[in-house]
Amino acid sequence: MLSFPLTEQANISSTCSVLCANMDDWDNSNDFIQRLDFSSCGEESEDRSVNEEDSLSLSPPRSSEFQKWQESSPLPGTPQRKLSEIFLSRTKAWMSPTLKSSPSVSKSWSKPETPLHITWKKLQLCDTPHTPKSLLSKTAFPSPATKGPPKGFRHLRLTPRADSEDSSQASLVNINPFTPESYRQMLFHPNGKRKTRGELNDHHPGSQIKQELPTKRYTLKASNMVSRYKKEFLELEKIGVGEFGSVYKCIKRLDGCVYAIKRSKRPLAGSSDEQLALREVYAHAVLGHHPHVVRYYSAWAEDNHMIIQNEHCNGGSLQDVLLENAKLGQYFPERELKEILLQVSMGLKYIHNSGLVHLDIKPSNIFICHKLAVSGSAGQEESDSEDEFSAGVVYKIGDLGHVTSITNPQVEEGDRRFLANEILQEQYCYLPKADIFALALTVALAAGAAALPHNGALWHHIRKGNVPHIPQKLPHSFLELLKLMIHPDPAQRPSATALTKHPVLRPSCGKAVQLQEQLNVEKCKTAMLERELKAARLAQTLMKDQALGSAKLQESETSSKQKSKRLVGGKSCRSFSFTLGF
Ligand SMILES: Nc1ncnc2c1ncn2[C@@H]1O[C@H](COP(=O)(O)OP(=O)(O)OP(=O)(O)O)[C@@H](O)[C@H]1O
Ligand SMILES: [Mg+2]
Repeated sequence: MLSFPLTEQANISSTCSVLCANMDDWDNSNDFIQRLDFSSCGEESEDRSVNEEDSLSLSPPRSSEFQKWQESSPLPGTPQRKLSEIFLSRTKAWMSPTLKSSPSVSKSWSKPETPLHITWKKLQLCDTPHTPKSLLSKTAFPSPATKGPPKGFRHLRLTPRADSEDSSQASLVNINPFTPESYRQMLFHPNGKRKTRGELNDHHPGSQIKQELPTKRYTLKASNMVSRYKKEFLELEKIGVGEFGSVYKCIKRLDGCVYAIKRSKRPLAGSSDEQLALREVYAHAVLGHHPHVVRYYSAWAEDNHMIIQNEHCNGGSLQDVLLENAKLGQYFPERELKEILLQVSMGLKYIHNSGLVHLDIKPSNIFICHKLAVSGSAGQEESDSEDEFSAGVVYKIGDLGHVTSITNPQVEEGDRRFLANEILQEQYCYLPKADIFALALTVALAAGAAALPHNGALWHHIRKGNVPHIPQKLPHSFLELLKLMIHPDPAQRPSATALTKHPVLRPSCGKAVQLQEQLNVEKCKTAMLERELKAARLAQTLMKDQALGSAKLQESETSSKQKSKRLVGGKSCRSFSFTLGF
């Protein structure tokens, strides 16, 4: 789905307008610098002659300079929000056929009079045939040859199809190892019903995919197409280089928003890096959206390189800020340190609760977003609902290349400087606590601690539970918390959930927790007293009953004695009366 991140919007609104140009104006804009090239999907030769002026191609601007591209915008002053609205209204209808997998999709193809066609009848987006998403959807959609759009229906294709594309490619779908099995079964079942183990051998497309996976996996090598990156994005600048790849700040030509695009440095097909790259994509795709995890938009293979399109964090990484701080001899103050710890804990809580661990928490993998002031009530609503952080800075966990499953771990050790000892010892029973360990050291660095060792005596000293020296005065409780987070016994370290409620980080929450605890103690006491009271009452009743019982017993004994006496005498009585009777 298209989305419009609020970040960076102010400075790109004019750029955005190039792409958000009112579609009614398109026919008249012959000198529109962003020329789009129409071609149909599957029926090119016949349709090409019909409307030559409809031809649109997302080729790069004539000038590669962003400035010129910006100047050429036909709607330079359009506010971003308005543009988003125009875009949303215009994209809603035509996005759905490519994204929905319901049977209604095929129905909509065969009804040219539906709002889909009225809204944007000239334009139909075709995704690249090589993205995992589109490959997946191909399996769920009828083939264009049988139930495709009517003739003359035009498609905007952002990436040309590979010539070699054939029906067999439709079954090339990766299985995401981080998806729950139950979900996978539902996904591959045409009716959305779960399948039993035996049923998985049925002959429907889903089971075929499942069976063919080991041999027909979608790999990076499978892609050799014209650069989608160049076609779809305008590169603004290189913003970072890491172990795995280079990261570029780009504008997506279609939606006019800024993204961070990460491209692997080395060719990946067949290498161990390929698995790492895929792991990052799998993790992102499964995690979805959380305010404290860098948002993922798309990924694809290009020229044997993995390309990942992520949310652009306008404050760069925490490492970038630490380097700046080091130059200036500054460090984060206590309040900000707590904010980092709290927000990253929230992201970790989300990751851990999803059954995953990050395993590479460190300053260069924590990203910063400065919230831009957005005028109008809609913006206010969003900032209220997202979180309660006052400073307008949001910290997000990124770089999911080392993510693994908690229950079925395939551990690829992260940076040794942040590595917990138990991971080095290959003890994986407390994996989430390794993230907590790394987070404590990350905060220590932000607090001004010197660079961490890769190995040696100091490395071991830290793993014995000693926080590296911090050159600023921090409250004892805070230092104690950091110490607990690097406890040699991982079981002793607090969980991410516990951190999000910790009184040091959330004093108000701490007060509530304290009161709750007091209440629980009192409740316990009351329950105990109630139990004792019940027992006492029971004992009392029993005693009473006993006393009553013995009294009755005595009474009955006495009466029975008397009776027996009377019975003896009775006879005589009776005989007496009997005698009297005669
Ligand atoms: N989403 C983003 N927003 C802004 N800047 C980013 C983003 N992603 C990456 N960067 C920049 O690019 C740098 C490298 O990114 P990233 O961590 O993803 O690459 P990497 O190759 O995995 O690096 P490493 O292995 O060293 O962690 C970051 O330190 C940061 O400066
Ligand atoms: Mg990184």
